[in-house]
Amino acid sequence: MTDQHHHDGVDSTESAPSGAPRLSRRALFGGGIAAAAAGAGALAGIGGSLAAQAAAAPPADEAIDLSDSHPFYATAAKQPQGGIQTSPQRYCVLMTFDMSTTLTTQLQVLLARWSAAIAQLQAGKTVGSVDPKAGVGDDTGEALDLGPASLTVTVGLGPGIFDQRFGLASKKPAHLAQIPTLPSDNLQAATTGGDLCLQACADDPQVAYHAIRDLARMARGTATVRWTVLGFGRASAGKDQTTPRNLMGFKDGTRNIETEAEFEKFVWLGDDAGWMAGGTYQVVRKIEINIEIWDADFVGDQQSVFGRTKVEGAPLSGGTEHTTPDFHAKASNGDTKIDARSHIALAAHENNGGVKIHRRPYNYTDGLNQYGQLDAGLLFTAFMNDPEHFTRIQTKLGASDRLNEYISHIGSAVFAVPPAPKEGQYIGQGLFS
Ligand SMILES: C=CC1=C(C)c2cc3[nH]c(cc4nc(cc5[nH]c(cc1n2)c(C)c5CCC(=O)O)C(CCC(=O)O)=C4C)c(C)c3C=C
Ligand SMILES: [Fe+2]
Repeated sequence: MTDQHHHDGVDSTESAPSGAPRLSRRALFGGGIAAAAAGAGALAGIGGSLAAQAAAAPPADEAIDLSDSHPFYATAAKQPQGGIQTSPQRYCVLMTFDMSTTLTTQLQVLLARWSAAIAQLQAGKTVGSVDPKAGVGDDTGEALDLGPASLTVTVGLGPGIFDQRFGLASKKPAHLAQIPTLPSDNLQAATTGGDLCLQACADDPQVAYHAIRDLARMARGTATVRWTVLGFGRASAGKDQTTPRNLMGFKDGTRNIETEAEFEKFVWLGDDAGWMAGGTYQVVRKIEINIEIWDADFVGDQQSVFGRTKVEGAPLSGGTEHTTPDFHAKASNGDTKIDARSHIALAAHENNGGVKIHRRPYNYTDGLNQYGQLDAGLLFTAFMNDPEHFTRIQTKLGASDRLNEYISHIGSAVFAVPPAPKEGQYIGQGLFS
């Protein structure tokens, strides 16, 4: 953020395109009624409307069909679970759990029961009956009339599953380890860690919530809830999706892993991973965004923080949204057109030894914080074949990213995500054989 945003009221040195005096945000939104009235009057004089940027019609790929469903069971060995390469649905509920038992068989039974239940839920069915004669319902019922809504539930196993408690240390996935404390971390115990993770994504928020609620009920006596986040508005794009925007107003997901070849190279685990072949690792970060402070910054400065334009999403080195950024291109003053401390310059694979991760984040809001400010941010989730790739990128971002002035990493967790089971089997079954 620069000190540019300290201007007051009408800025007499700049003109709107029509030649009328240009009004700063403070005059319109923060400078009192008189200034705002003067602003409104001036704008009325130049066209009578505050709507400078036309709202585009939603892209065709935004049309959703709530009767769509994703199969849960694999039809071949080493097939990944849903919710990773799956085109991001509109909503996501993520919940992590701590094991409350040391009985390995109970872990096994929970994974088996979850698998059978997720297969039902993804098909748009209930988990067991909702029957007045049967007493307490197996299913909680709130998704009875809603359809599958493209639900996927992705199950992850945290490092704790492989500690001394369950006798599974010899089966520990090679790269599964707690993420070390990284620069700028502000992690809170209440939003960090977990032995198990469920990520439910769907095009209807109630379908995603219902899945997590039913599955959490099934865990009672075996695992307790550790933390949860409700995500909305996907902040990444799948193969045929238009790039969406995050809460900072920027297109997010432009340069994400997309092709099969990239998934093979950077996401899926190969045969050498044994029972995890076809699986991957998931890193989750809960990242708070100081939205009010961000909103007070000049758009030009916001652009240089990310290294991209706000409306088009083009790299500041030129071109359009999908033009490859040129991190060496210089402006006439000799500075690189993309700031070396911008988010994309620090995160790009060109500047991180070639590593890429598959990002699949969602926006979240927790209402208001204790100061009455918007409590919101990014539920950052990413999939990769080695969590060290995340650590490598975040070590640089945490140390130098200009975005750090506006964000704070308050939660963190890492999970091994086994491949999808074949029908009749369950997630993580290879662990117990
Ligand atoms: C450690 C990994 C990353 C974290 C944490 C992260 C947080 C974060 N990102 C945005 C918004 C954007 N990120 C963009 C690009 C981008 N981000 C990462 C990694 C992390 N981001 C990567 C690898 C990249 C791609 C860089 C490149 O190759 O150019 C963008 C630009 C558009 C895009 O390509 O997706 C935006 C916007 C926020 C708001 C955020 C935390 C709150
Ligand atoms: Fe990013």
